[in-house]
Amino acid sequence: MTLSFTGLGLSADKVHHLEKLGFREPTPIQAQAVPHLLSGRDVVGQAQTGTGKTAAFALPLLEQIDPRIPVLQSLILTPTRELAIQVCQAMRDLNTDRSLKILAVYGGQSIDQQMRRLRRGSQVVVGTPGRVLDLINRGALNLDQVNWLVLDEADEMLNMGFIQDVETILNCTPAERQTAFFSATMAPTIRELATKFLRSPVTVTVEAAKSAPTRIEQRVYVVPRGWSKSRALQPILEMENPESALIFVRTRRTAAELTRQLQAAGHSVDEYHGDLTQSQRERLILRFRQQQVRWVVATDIAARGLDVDNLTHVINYELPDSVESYVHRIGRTGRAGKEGMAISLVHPLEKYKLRQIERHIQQKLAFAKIPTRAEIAARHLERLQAQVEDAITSERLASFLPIVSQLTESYDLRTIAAAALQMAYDQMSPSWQRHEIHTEITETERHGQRSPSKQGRGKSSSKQRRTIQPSASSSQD
Ligand SMILES: Nc1ncnc2c1ncn2[C@@H]1O[C@H](COP(=O)(O)OP(=O)(O)OP(=O)(O)O)[C@@H](O)[C@H]1O
Ligand SMILES: [Mg+2]
Repeated sequence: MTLSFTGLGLSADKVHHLEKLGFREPTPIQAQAVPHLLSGRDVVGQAQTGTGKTAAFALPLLEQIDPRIPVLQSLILTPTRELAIQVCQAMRDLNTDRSLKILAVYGGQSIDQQMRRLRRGSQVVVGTPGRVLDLINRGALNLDQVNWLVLDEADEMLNMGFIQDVETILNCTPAERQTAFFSATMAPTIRELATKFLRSPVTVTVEAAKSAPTRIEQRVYVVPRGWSKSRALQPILEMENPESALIFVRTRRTAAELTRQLQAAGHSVDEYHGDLTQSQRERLILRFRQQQVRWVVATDIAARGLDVDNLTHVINYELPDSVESYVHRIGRTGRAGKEGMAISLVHPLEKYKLRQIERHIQQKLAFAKIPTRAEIAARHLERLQAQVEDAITSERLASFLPIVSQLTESYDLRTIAAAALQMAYDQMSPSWQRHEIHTEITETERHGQRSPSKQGRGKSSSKQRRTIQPSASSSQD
């Protein structure tokens, strides 16, 4: 396998630019797919989430486009709007030719504005199928000269609902175009579609073992019988204290409800789903990327492709409908060689779904116990101690010494230190303090056994299950 970008056939210019972006060597999917794409072959590329599939198709594509010709030469289709924006941005970052125009087109944004921009002559368009079709029908997008077509998240794009739009779009492009499908998951049915849309494609599959599957620690918490998931989530969040987390739910309503509960408990969290306006969606993703909001409660519209730097945790508050979706959801963390934690909350009756997931990912999932109050308190103290040790070596410490001197006139040093720690401790866990009673877990509850203090637990458990709605269709365009 080639281990340098130069060896893959990319120009020296591009390689230098990649180094500046921190791309020192190609990832396995890039090493394997780029040479085929540069040689003009159609490619079906499958590699784990977060392993650089975007650059695997973007780099050879950018290398081959002629920036001097002001007509559309390349079209990339993505299943969601945010992914169109993200892939467009990634391509702009990878691009070295200023005269090349790369444009994202997607629903929820003014079509007139997109038409005006298209008139200025974009050579690369990244878009969602609905909006692309709309623009074709309005005569604003002409695909006659498209010689590069990529389906990112190909299996999702070819799912029911998308397939017809995608076929119509493909029929508007020249038959001799070069086509590539990329995704972390490729259901067997994709082969049939590849036969239909691609010309003798090369299949590039990066084996799981080669792309570090252990980057993501997967953990399952079984919600004790009679407990609601939100009650079980609270101690887990307190224990984990995620830097940044995507919490997946199945419906927009649950997203809104859970967000409200977590906000009420004092957490920095917001909701993300198809009921928001496009500008609300974009603003939230931006705030999340800039770490202005720590946690996002999202439906599956955030499951695919989204690349948020340093996302430490993915939490499946509710399991997804499909095993593929599980793979994509947890793949929002542990990207570009980093580590991540994926947590799933399940009711005892959902355990069969876990077995399906385990079979699919060929891995056993580890079960963990919901942390007790004592364990959470111990974790808080550990964090506090680490923070104190950091503060001792910080420069700002000196400005507090006069206060200490004053206080020592009346109290001894140990008392002053303990009081300061108590104040810091109280500040660090305001939500936990307030929700102390709810997070209290007895040993009996932990093992899901009957507790006389809980009323009608059997009933409330089935009630909880009934409130889980069938997956709301996500609005894509
Ligand atoms: N060769 C490389 N060296 C360093 N970082 C890279 C390299 N290639 C890609 N990356 C970075 O890795 C991250 C993940 O890349 P990308 O989003 O393309 O993953 P993906 O395989 O498409 O994942 P998903 O299946 O979730 O869509 C990005 O932030 C990207 O900038
Ligand atoms: Mg991707």
